[in-house]
Amino acid sequence: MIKTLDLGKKFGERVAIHKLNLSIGKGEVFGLLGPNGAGKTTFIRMVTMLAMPTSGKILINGLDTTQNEQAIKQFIGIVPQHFNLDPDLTIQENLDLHGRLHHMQKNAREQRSADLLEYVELSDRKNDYIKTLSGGMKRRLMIARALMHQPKVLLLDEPTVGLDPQVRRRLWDLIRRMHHDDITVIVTTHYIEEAENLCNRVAIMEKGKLIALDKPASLCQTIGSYVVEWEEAFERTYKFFNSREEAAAFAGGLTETAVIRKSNLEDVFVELTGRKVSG
Ligand SMILES: Nc1ncnc2c1ncn2[C@@H]1O[C@H](COP(=O)(O)OP(=O)(O)OP(=O)(O)O)[C@@H](O)[C@H]1O
Repeated sequence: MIKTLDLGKKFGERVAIHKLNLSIGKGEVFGLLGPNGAGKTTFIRMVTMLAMPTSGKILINGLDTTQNEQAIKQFIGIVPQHFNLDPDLTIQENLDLHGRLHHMQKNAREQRSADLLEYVELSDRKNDYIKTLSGGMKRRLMIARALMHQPKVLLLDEPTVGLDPQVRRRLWDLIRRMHHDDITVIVTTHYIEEAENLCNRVAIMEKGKLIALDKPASLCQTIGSYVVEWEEAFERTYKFFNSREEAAAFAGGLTETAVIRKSNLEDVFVELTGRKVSG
């Protein structure tokens, strides 16, 4: 569905994306993970044609983004990092406006917005103005708006920043439903737990480069599926093992109290980069 070929983006001398080669399949929920400045937003901006590559290319459904802007716009939807709903319009009017911008007929707009408001559980608020909504409701509405013209690809840039854990989990459920509906979802996030829970595959980026790409569980296997964690001279220490038995045997030999647990994506990140991703 989406392919990047030696994709690069420079801002002056600063390299934001360096020779990125990715292939994202239809219906896949694909996570882009990385610390501030890794290049996640730049990647999303190029896929949505808000920014142009300085080298390489992006193919969406076989079409080059630099040459087929109008056609591609019809089958991508974007939920940007910052709220950009029209505060002077109601929920319903925000959806309707988006439909009109995509040349949808009145009947189709009415039917689609009714279905989507049901989907994101906002039907009972459809005549409310944006300023009366909570952050989580605004985010759900932005997802509904991005889906109005029935895109095949949905890009979500940090969709759950600033939301409380319950709302975050409801949004995850919504994204899982899209996977079920065969929509390709690309989601950028700082929250490793989010990527681990949601994504079929995860790309870890750092300073514009891809440093790992696989299913979350497979990434964990590469460092060892079990970890022994203990404190030594005020420092948390970690050692990875392929089986619980090996981990338990090692922990048994320690004088300090140790925890044995399954490894997670955060461990992968720290092992690969020697640095933590902040939440
Ligand atoms: N318009 C711009 N002009 C100059 N440099 C830019 C511009 N946009 C991004 N950059 C640089 O490109 C690099 C990647 O930035 P980008 O915003 O894509 O990272 P990110 O992974 O989305 O970070 P964050 O998690 O903070 O949103 C950074 O070094 C950033 O300073």
